[in-house]
Amino acid sequence: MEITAGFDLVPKLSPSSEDQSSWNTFISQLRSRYTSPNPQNVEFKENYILFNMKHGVEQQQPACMIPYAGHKFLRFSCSDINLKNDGDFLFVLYTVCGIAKNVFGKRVRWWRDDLCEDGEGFYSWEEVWGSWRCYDELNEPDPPVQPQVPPPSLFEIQTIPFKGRGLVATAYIPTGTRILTESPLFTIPSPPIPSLEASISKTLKTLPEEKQTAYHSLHNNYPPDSPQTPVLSGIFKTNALPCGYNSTVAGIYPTICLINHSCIPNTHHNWNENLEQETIHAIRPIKVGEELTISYISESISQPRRRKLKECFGFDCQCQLCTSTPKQLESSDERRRQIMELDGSIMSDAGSIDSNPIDCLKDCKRLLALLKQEYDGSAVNFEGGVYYDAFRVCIRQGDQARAKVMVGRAYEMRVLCEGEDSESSRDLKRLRRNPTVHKMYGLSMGSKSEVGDVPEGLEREEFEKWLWRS
Ligand SMILES: C[S@@+](CC[C@H](N)C(=O)[O-])C[C@H]1O[C@@H](n2cnc3c(N)ncnc32)[C@H](O)[C@@H]1O
Repeated sequence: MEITAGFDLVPKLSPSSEDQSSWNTFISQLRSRYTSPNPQNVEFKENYILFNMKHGVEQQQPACMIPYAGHKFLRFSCSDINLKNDGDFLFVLYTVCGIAKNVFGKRVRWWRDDLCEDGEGFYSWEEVWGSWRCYDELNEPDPPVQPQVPPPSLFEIQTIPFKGRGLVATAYIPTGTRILTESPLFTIPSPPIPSLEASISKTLKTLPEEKQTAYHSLHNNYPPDSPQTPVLSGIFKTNALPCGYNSTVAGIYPTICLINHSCIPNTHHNWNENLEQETIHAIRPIKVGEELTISYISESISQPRRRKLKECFGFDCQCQLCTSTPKQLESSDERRRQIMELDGSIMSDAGSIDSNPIDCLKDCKRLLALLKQEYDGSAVNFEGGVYYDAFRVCIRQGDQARAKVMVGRAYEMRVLCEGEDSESSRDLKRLRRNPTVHKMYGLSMGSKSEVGDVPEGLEREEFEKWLWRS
């Protein structure tokens, strides 16, 4: 059996002197490891180190190179490794990867194409070939380090009636725009630990003064003399956002924590593991002067939702939905009741998707229609999840054609909410490339089709009929 394996560096290095200095450490450790005697036949060329193993077949270039300019590097890999005969190549890959891990820690992502979990690495081969090509620009000086000019801001801080400060759009923001990325001032385990106050105090002392000031400038929704919730804990509880879905760690951000809640938000917040930053994306077009909002809680009907916001966050929600007329609120509650019911039935169907795939797909279609009505076009996050459920129904049946379309839509929606560089966008992209790598592929083969069976040239309506047919 022949495999391709290697490692990617995520995120890639910038041309900054700090990043290049870490890269120089890596290069000098490689030099010490691979100077003569040199059993692996490693050559130190003018601009890169060449490991004479195998050659990248597709682009006719040696794949196993490490450039001296760190910002050019995306991947070190070797293709067509015969597991029986090419043990030496694999050993070199492991060794170089181990040295890289010493310097760059979890930025280094090891992968093997025969193992589904880590698939074919983080970057696409097009991106990687592009990076390899620029190793050959031998005597070209490195690009000058650009001063960090922040892009023009898409928002400003304003006072919002009944909500304190908030962020307001200063330009038209199209759907999918990455409005903001921000590193946490600090992170702390969540739910809060008993010694929260002491723990925050200790953490703050390790931070530079401007970060401490930024923390103290955040809103505290608890009375400042509250014995149960002293000031530092009050600020934390008012502002902390979990670092990822179901994460036990929460972060505090100087700007993102100024974004108010809405039960129909126009942006999506996400912890991007690769950037180690929180991102904010527009999930519908946002007009100049509109407030940017996120959702602090998972969706539900008005009464429990408002109770939860009051109990957990201490405020009476003044969002567009909560301040709408009783009639509008009632209609919204009715739709949300149906949404939760359908969602629950699809989820509980997970074990029996196989026994009732037709009903499951019908539920998905109905759920998409309800989400459109309720969220006024800003439900891409939920819709993406529904398309992913529909994908699982199809791929379980061996129906690759419909599965590919479903996962393609799930991917596009995830990119709108999180960008291409989020972990789940990458996972979905991999599934879109080859739906059969999903662990549920073909568990029943009740509706087998090939990827090439996706019909071409159909009008939108006809295509949807094909996609959702029973
Ligand atoms: C994370 S802070 C948001 C920024 C805050 N408005 C400020 O002035 O710094 C959360 C606090 O903002 C206010 N807030 C956020 N969303 C709100 C909403 N939908 N209705 C009323 N108040 C809200 C509440 O006081 C809440 O405790």
